[in-house]
Amino acid sequence: MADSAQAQKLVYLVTGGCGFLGEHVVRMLLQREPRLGELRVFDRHLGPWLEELKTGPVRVTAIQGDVTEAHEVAAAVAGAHVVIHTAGLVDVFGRASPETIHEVNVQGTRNVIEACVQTGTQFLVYTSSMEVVGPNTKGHPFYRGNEDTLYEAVHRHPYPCSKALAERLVLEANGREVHGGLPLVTCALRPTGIYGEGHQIMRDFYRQGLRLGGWLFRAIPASVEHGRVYVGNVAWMHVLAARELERRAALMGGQVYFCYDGSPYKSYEDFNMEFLGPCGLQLVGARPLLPYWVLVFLAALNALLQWLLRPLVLYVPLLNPYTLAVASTTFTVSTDKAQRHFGYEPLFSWEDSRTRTILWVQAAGSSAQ
Ligand SMILES: NC(=O)C1=CN([C@@H]2O[C@H](COP(=O)(O)OP(=O)(O)OC[C@H]3O[C@@H](n4cnc5c(N)ncnc54)[C@H](O)[C@@H]3O)[C@@H](O)[C@H]2O)C=CC1
Ligand SMILES: C[C@H](CCCC(C)(C)O)[C@H]1CC[C@H]2[C@@H]3[C@H](O)CC4=CC(=O)CC[C@]4(C)[C@H]3CC[C@]12C
Repeated sequence: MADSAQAQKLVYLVTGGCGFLGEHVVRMLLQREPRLGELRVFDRHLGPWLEELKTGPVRVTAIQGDVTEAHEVAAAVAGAHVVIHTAGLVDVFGRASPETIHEVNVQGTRNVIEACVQTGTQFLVYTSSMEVVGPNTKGHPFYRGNEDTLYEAVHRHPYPCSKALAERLVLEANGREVHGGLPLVTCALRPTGIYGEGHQIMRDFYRQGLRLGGWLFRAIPASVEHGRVYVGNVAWMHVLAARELERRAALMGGQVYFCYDGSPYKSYEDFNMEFLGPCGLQLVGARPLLPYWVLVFLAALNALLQWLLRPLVLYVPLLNPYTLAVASTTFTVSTDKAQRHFGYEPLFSWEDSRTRTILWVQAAGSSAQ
């Protein structure tokens, strides 16, 4: 990636490239990265949509693999200039065991770092999460915070614990010498709750609302603000960070950036209604219909049932003590660090993000996908 080789075409690897965010990163790279020569898409489950991308001018290589298998990761990374590591096990519902979450999110990330070091790949962008910071177990609000805001980040749940450990590995790896003698340059991007085309929880809420005759029932007070960011802007931020890591290595190396855009600050449910409302659903109640202690009780009951039923059946309700804590604790970011460090501006306005999401919810809700 030297200046003398302006015309050099670059090889990018996207791990988790067939996931919700990963697919947007892959498509964004193809649309917006002029130096892209080859795009490797690494995922445990490859999407059929990749086939259509193979007919374009950029070579797209689909690699079915597991980030927990060091040799598979090393083979995929070899010869890549840049790695965008978004693969992860996103599970706050108790589907997977804590050990599996740790294995994929922490050991998987370790494997990616080691592969970069062994094969000489110099640039690594990691998809971290707001969950690395909070909400913490004490339910402290994080109100319009930025990357420097002091906050007591204390976690017990396996998902935020694993993301925090993995992020630390990535940041500590910055500056390590890779094969060939150059330094590894890393950074971590921390999205808040991502929404947009492909957001399965949004689709599930829509279908649930349709089943209930068009009604959803407020569970969380409207005053609790929850940070949200549009998937297209998160993808754009990854592409831009990956592009600028070389030129601004000294500034960006070892840094974390919250992902942000112009999406409004609202409660989780009121925000969802920005899309579900135009699709015909209504949120019942200006205040939560059930007192908070009832929700706490139901969440605990769900956790108990999940544990009791585990030998027989996997019971995975949306409501559990952790999701209730996240949904009912204010967590919003207000920062311009990505703009200052690498010139990030959201690619999609709030109006565009909203329209695109509504169109997707309408299509996804009525189809059987
Ligand atoms: N969805 C959200 O609101 C947020 C997500 N994130 C992070 O963004 C990243 C992407 O998340 P989503 O797209 O929402 O999740 P997703 O589940 O849609 O995508 C994750 C992808 O990783 C792949 N994957 C999982 N385990 C793998 C393994 N062992 N080897 C190879 N590939 C594997 C999956 O097959 C999937 O395609 C994750 O690292 C997550 O922690 C961060 C903040 C918010
Ligand atoms: C499922 C929750 C909403 C249901 C609450 C109920 C049952 C009371 O109506 C979701 C509320 C907040 C979500 C999380 C948040 O957006 C932050 C996240 C970041 C990540 O890195 C992964 C996903 C998630 C943990 C996200 C998961 C769903 C919620 C808990």
